[in-house]
Amino acid sequence: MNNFTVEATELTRLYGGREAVSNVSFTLSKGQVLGFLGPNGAGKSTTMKMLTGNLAPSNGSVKICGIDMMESPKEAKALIGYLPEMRPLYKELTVDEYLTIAARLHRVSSGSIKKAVEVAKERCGLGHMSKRLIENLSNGYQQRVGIAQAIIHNPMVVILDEPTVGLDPIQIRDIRALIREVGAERSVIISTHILPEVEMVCDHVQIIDKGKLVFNGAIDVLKKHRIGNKLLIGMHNAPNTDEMLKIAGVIEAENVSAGLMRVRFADDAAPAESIVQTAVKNGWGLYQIAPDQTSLEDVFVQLTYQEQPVAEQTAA
Ligand SMILES: Nc1ncnc2c1ncn2[C@@H]1O[C@H](COP(=O)(O)OP(=O)(O)OP(=O)(O)O)[C@@H](O)[C@H]1O
Repeated sequence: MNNFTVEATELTRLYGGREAVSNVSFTLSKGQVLGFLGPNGAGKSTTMKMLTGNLAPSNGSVKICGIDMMESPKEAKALIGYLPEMRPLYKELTVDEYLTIAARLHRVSSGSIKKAVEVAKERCGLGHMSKRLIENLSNGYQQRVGIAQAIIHNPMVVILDEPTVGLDPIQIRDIRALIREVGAERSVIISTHILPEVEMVCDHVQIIDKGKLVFNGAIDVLKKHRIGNKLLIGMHNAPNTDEMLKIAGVIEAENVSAGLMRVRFADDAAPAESIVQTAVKNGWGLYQIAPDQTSLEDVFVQLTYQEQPVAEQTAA
């Protein structure tokens, strides 16, 4: 018996003979927040629907806390809270009425419903909105109601499709804090297009492209891709790139703009000190030397451009 909260094994979904999701496998444990990234149409929503038992896979299986979704859907679904891309809100109800129905649907025992509604409202910052009609709430507050219904039964796995879309910066901060809080004791999967969000709230990342996982690993591994091995060097009397290439460890040098050079160094090299010494010795007028971070967007583009899927990667 393992401790996985989610086990997806070789999940595949065909639409009209075309694979929208192809052979996706991964596991999630208690205390993990997984960010699910991918371009439009990559297969994120399709995967989430299979994980939550809302769509049958053409092949493969899903287990939630060891319970097979196909064999025991009721039991497996009871362990999941789900906020789909399109929020399933009954706008003519008040927040309290809606959350009470959500608690019943999630089989919270009748004696515990009141308390469950209070706790979910409290966690989502909805305490002062109890009697408001959902249709009169702002987009951000409606999103909070959507998240409240997903956590009302205190599920082991919370799956949120684009949870911060349409929220203002303060609401985004609050919702991210809530995701981290829930993720500390449960498992959370969020899909998002917002790359920095993944760095802020997730400890694990998956990138899906054309239905295939192209990255599956710890956030540290993604950050490593990001920081890379480049330096940006500003000099008042910049030499030509050949001079820079003479420094041990430097394997590439390019002029970015007047006086600004980008150098790439070998994985096992740390040439910054030699560059500073050489610059001083030769009077290059060094005024800046700093790591050159690849933007997360660039990392994402690089990864989704790869031809072959990458196997599970772990932090070194
Ligand atoms: N019901 C359907 N019938 C046919 N094709 C579908 C259906 N649902 C999704 N697809 C196709 O499957 C692929 C994956 O779609 P999916 O909605 O899972 O992507 P996504 O990553 O969630 O995209 P987005 O970020 O735009 O929501 C797309 O090519 C889409 O057109």
